Amino acid sequence: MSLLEVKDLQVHFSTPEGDVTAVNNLNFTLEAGQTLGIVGESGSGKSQTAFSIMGLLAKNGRTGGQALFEGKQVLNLPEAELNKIRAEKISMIFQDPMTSLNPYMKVGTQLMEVLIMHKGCSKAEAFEESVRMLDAVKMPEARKRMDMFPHEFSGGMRQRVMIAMALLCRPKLLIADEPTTALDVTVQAQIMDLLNDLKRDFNTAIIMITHDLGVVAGVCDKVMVMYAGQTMEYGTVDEIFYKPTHPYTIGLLESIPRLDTDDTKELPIIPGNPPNLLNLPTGCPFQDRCGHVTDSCRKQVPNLETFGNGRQRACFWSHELVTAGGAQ
Ligand SMILES: Nc1ncnc2c1ncn2[C@@H]1O[C@H](COP(=O)(O)OP(=O)(O)OP(=O)(O)O)[C@@H](O)[C@H]1O
Repeated sequence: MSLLEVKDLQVHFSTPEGDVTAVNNLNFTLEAGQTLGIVGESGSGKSQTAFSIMGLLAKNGRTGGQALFEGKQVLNLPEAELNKIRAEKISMIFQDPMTSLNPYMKVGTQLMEVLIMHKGCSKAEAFEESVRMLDAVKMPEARKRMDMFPHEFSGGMRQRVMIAMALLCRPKLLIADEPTTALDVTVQAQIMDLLNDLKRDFNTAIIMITHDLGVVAGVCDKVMVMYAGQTMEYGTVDEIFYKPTHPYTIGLLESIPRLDTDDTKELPIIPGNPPNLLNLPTGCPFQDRCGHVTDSCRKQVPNLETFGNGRQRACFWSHELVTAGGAQ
């Protein structure tokens, strides 16, 4: 049994302008200790995928399909059951640590509260365990920091506190929604290294949500590329980076800065913008930005096909063209 098995996951929102399908038939599996990167531009449905699993959708949202965590459907669970799963089995961290931290409470008190509430620890045990966890996220002078307020920490250090808090109950799955986007590049790299270390030390599976394909290279085992709520391509990190088969993936890869290319040249960007979900074109949602568009793409949505060892792809463009044509 996989740790998480997502089958035909859909997220719909009712709006005054009509129904929005923010996530359309996603399928993926995640094993214990594995990392999945979900990548795509703003509005592609990455966060709503995570929110649906965490039971955090807005009131006008509804889900379809299944998200089986340790074999149990977690979509639409009652609030009490969700709270238990959220604290003890699946944790989430966000771009802005202050969404998880209370600005008026000392960091130590906030960490200890989690352990007292969910693990039944005594105050003394909770204190020592919180210090241990701050040490685990490489917080300098952890014991002293317990007595400080969130505003006394730098952005990167606050992010470490949030990661420590998320891992206190030793969840089996950590969902990280753009955890490094607001940080400068050096701190970003440190946080990514940290997540890699924690994954190894605690065997935590991670879903890493990011708009930056470059971020997933060093940490992910599998990658799902999303566009307009749909899977464009899904595969191992090596397949996605070295043998991309979808024009959107190739476009994203070409826009990543690389050390071995001429840095005086501007990086290509994918022209245009994602479509309005309320008014999707007939056919492939990526058609207006795709250099390989044909009549078929404008007439029908390409099926999401599974091939090889569970790889998925939704595109009419011939796969042979890619392997022969050189996008590496
Ligand atoms: N409550 C809501 N009502 C209607 N539409 C919504 C609602 N919440 C989200 N959406 C729509 O769902 C789509 C997917 O949003 P989502 O937050 O998953 O995007 P994302 O890929 O995570 O982008 P970002 O990186 O900007 O967060 C967006 O187009 C958004 O407008």
